[in-house]
Amino acid sequence: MVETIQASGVAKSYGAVQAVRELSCVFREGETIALVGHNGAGKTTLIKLMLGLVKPTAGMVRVLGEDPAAGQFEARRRLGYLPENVSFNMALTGRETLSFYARLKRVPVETTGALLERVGLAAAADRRVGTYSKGMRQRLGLSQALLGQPRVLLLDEPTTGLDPALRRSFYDIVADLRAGGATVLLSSHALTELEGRADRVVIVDRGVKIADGTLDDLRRIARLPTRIRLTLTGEPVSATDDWARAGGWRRVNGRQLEIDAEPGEKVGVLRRVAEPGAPVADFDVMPPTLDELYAHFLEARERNE
Ligand SMILES: Nc1ncnc2c1ncn2[C@@H]1O[C@H](COP(=O)(O)OP(=O)(O)OP(=O)(O)O)[C@@H](O)[C@H]1O
Repeated sequence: MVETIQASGVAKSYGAVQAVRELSCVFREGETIALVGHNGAGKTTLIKLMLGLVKPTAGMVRVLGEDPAAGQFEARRRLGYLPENVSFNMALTGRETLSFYARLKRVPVETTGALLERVGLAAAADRRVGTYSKGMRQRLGLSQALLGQPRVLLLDEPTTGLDPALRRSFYDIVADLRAGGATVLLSSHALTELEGRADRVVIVDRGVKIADGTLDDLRRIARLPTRIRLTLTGEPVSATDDWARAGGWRRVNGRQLEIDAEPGEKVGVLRRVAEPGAPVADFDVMPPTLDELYAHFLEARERNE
């Protein structure tokens, strides 16, 4: 797969604050990457380095083969950016706003109608942005980022302010972009919704990349236990007590038991669950969530400091 973004030992300091430290990564066509980290971890700074809005203090960044901080950054036209806080001229309509950005980006203004349709703003296109809800403004921001069929999309907290239905339609758009070969970098705090939607997760903490991989990679590295939850057959609690105790299960309620199985124990636990005579009506296997992995990697870094 073609590499679209390369960062090598990139650093950015604001005075004494080291916002990004010696960070290296390579992103490719068709990849959707979640960039996660606490407030102030350096996510926005990293995005700004990729946009050429700030210059690295050390190291290098290449986007679509070019240096974004160089004066002539032609690749900018193939780059879409949704800032964390979108602000528009409230007196313009949605259509006028998008046409303005289209001219700035030298994209045919005729393409804006289809984009407004795509983000669900066609009916409100001729209303002033001042009358838009937060979610509508966010969608207008997204349509602006989608101008000119970008090869790389940098989206800073894109789903903030969107209700669950709009979030879903946002991720449908992201899936289309990925299918079309775009690289999509999403910075977000909404870890739960990123599961199954991002191909890869990059965790940053105080400017340092502390984890980078698919969710499965991170699970393998973290070796966190998998939670297995059983629903018991309708027998009296006392009848299942011995079985539960022998297997190390804890009781969640009268009908359910739970265990945190280490990676090496999982298969053995499930074998016992499936044994003839086991008082089990149903079971759920819950691998560590991105939330749990995130906490794990941050704690591991704290411990090693
Ligand atoms: N223009 C600036 N001048 C001085 N310090 C800055 C500037 N921009 C960012 N910083 C500092 O750099 C660090 C990283 O900030 P950044 O905005 O990149 O974090 P973030 O991960 O995007 O945070 P959030 O999740 O809150 O948006 C913070 O300590 C921040 O205060």
